[in-house]
Amino acid sequence: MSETPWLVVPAAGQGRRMGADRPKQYLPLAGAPVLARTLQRLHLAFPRARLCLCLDPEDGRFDPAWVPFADWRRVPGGAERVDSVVNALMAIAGDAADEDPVLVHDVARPCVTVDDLRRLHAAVVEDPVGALLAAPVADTMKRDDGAGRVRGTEPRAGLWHAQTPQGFPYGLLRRALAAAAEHGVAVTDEASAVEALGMAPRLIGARRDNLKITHPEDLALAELILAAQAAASSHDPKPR
Ligand SMILES: Nc1ccn([C@@H]2O[C@H](COP(=O)(O)OP(=O)(O)OP(=O)(O)O)[C@@H](O)[C@H]2O)c(=O)n1
Ligand SMILES: C[C@](O)(CO)[C@H](O)COP(=O)(O)O
Repeated sequence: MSETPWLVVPAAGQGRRMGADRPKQYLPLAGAPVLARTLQRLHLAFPRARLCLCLDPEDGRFDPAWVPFADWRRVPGGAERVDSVVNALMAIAGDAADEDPVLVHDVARPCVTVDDLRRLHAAVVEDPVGALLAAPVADTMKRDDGAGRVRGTEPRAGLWHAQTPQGFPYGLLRRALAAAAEHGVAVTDEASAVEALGMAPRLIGARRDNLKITHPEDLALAELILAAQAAASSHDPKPR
């Protein structure tokens, strides 16, 4: 088993909810594209990792100069996030061993800290059914009635926001995603496929500022988060 993780970064989304003039991974964040910022964070935590970057085959904006890893490959993205991840796993089939840890991280989460990345990786190396970064829900949860009014208040005890990275042994993740596809299980994150096999990945309590840039206001928030992290930490240097 290689303890240095494989990194899979799905970056083939269109950023429809962002509604910008380009996919959100190419929007500038503290002076560099979101994609470059996210890869910088991953590289700080795992400088020798092998990277699979999933990109839209028709993407004309990508610049390989943004990739700080020595060992990396470009993989075609699929129709949905899960299809992009499956393509990446297939692309490394000849090189990855079943026990190798694979961390999947959204390109849209540039604020993940080195400390959380390393804690997640340590948990994945230790745990045969994998782990994910997550944060306990902090708000009161309402369910709507489908017509803009409250139907009820949901108990929030035990609810977590799933983040990325999510990490699993290579063989387990491939098996889980293949089984989910076969049985029509909806997969919005890797853990849900593993859960569908009856396994319980570990929740690793993470910082709440591991924001997924999704809506227009998130970009300014991410910029503030990076600046605050840089001021507070020696691990995460000031954005250049
Ligand atoms: N076919 C797809 C769809 C999404 N992603 C990636 O999966 C991550 C999470 O997806 P999301 O935040 O939904 O990004 P988008 O699909 O770009 O956004 P939207 O749903 O608003 O269009 C992003 O890093 C995105 O680039 C991908 O690699 N392939
Ligand atoms: C994987 C994920 O980041 C976990 O929160 C999230 O589900 C991806 O976002 P999407 O909108 O479901 O693509």
